[in-house]
Amino acid sequence: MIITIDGPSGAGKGTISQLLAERIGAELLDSGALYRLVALVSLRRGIAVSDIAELTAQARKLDVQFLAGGQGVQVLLEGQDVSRAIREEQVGMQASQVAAIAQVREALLQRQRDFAMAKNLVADGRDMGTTVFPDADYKFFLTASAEARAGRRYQQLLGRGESVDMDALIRDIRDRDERDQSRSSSPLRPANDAILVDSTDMGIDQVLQFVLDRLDID
Ligand SMILES: Nc1ncnc2c1ncn2[C@@H]1O[C@H](COP(=O)(O)OP(=O)(O)OP(=O)(O)O)[C@@H](O)[C@H]1O
Ligand SMILES: Nc1ccn([C@@H]2O[C@H](COP(=O)(O)O)[C@@H](O)[C@H]2O)c(=O)n1
Repeated sequence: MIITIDGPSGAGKGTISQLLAERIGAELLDSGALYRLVALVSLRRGIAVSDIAELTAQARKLDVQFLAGGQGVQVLLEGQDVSRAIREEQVGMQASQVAAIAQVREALLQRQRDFAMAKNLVADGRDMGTTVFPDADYKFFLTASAEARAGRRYQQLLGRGESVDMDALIRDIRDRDERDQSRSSSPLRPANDAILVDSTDMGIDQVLQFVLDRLDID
């Protein structure tokens, strides 16, 4: 069984996907982490976003491991733990630029589809239901207002002890939405057969229950 959860930044996809995967005993694909890894490599090695050939080569040969553990999934790049580094705001912004390159998306496609070897899979991203797993059993499109999403991100960053500026967060979220929705290759949009969930006024437990209620499982 494949369940896809797509939607814009900060909508709660990662949180719901992880809880759902734990609840139903499924593997988790955090596809955003792959784009973040390519972004991290590009920032660390000084590869410009305009250098499509080099970024595509890096995406193709990414040496990544996802290790499931008690505190979520640990992400290793060439054996080094980069779980925190890839979550930085700067890396997220770079990821949304890298993700607009069709060749980079193509280079990461099979790697994502390989996750379907698992008996059950929850796949979190922007194009899981439209491009990567168009035949998924269940598709959800999770969204919330930009203000609600920025507010959640604000709390998340404060919790990590990072300094935050709410206006800058709203701007970043809108920029990222715009870039994700307007790119020509696999733009962010709900699949025709996706179930829409607007979580602006819903708590995490409510969203999880909404999703669980729509699955035909014991
Ligand atoms: N329904 C909700 N109500 C309140 N807070 C939420 C809700 N869903 C998620 N959050 C919180 O919002 C923050 C962002 O959630 P999360 O990282 O899951 O979003 P995301 O859609 O995966 O974002 P991104 O695509 O940028 O990785 C987290 O701190 C999470 O705990
Ligand atoms: N399937 C996907 C997943 C992610 N992206 C892009 O990567 C950026 C980072 O993703 P997060 O979910 O970890 O925030 C995101 O802003 C997207 O631009 C994508 O294009 N497709």
